[in-house]
Amino acid sequence: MNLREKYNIPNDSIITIAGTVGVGKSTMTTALAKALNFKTSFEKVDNNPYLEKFYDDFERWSFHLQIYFLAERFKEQKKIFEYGGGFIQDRSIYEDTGIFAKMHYEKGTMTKDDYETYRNLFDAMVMTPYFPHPDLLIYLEGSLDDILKRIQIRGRDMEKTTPVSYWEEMHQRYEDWINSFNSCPILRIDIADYDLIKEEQSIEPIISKMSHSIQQSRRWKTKQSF
Ligand SMILES: Nc1ncnc2c1ncn2[C@@H]1O[C@H](COP(=O)(O)OP(=O)(O)O)[C@@H](O)[C@H]1O
Ligand SMILES: Nc1ncnc2c1ncn2[C@H]1C[C@H](O)[C@@H](COP(=O)(O)O)O1
Repeated sequence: MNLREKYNIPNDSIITIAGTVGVGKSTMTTALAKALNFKTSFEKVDNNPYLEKFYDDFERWSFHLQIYFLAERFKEQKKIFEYGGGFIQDRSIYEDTGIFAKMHYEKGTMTKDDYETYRNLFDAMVMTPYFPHPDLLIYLEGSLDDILKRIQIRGRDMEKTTPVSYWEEMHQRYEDWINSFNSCPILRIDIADYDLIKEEQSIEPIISKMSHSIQQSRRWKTKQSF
């Protein structure tokens, strides 16, 4: 019996992994997809035409980058919808607007007009049938120090040379954001409690917790539909 069957995870589930840059979302996405035999949806970092330019000059490129990510996520969302679920998604669409676009607008590196245009487009896209809420959002959290170390180890130059104050601001915003997030069920996981790199089996207790949250959320959805 595989882990998906053992823990009764519905094979049409949509599970999204959220958390700040470098916390371990891609690593978790890969490990969960392998363990559950699910498909993956990754965000577009390699061959992203705006990302490096953005880190060089936030003001000039923040709007372009948000539009690019939104278009990419919309294509991914459509794919997930057309397959009928069974996906682990690296980063939720909620973070684009709730963290990144908002932060750049509030810090003055995105204009009010650009922010409003982006928000209007985002709202229009989210209202389409391609955006079912995920069954579960797994939120990865950890200390700023551990996350900064991971950013350094991963070694993307554009991130390594970005001032620590940027990551600090983002870390705080993530904490505030998750504390008021209510668009779908959440499972919070502390990165100090597992190590998927050294111990592949540490995925199993995470799947067990996921199972509990997904069963609860499905029961709640069924009740609402009566
Ligand atoms: N459980 C872990 N223990 C130690 N290092 C980790 C763990 N998970 C991820 N990493 C490392 O941290 C860095 C960032 O991980 P990644 O999955 O790319 O983060 P994200 O997708 O959230 O930006 C990578 O170098 C990765 O190998
Ligand atoms: N919506 C976004 N705005 C700005 N930057 C973003 C957005 N989504 C992702 N990013 C950046 C942050 C990182 O440098 C890379 C990839 O993110 P990661 O958390 O490492 O998967 O893209």
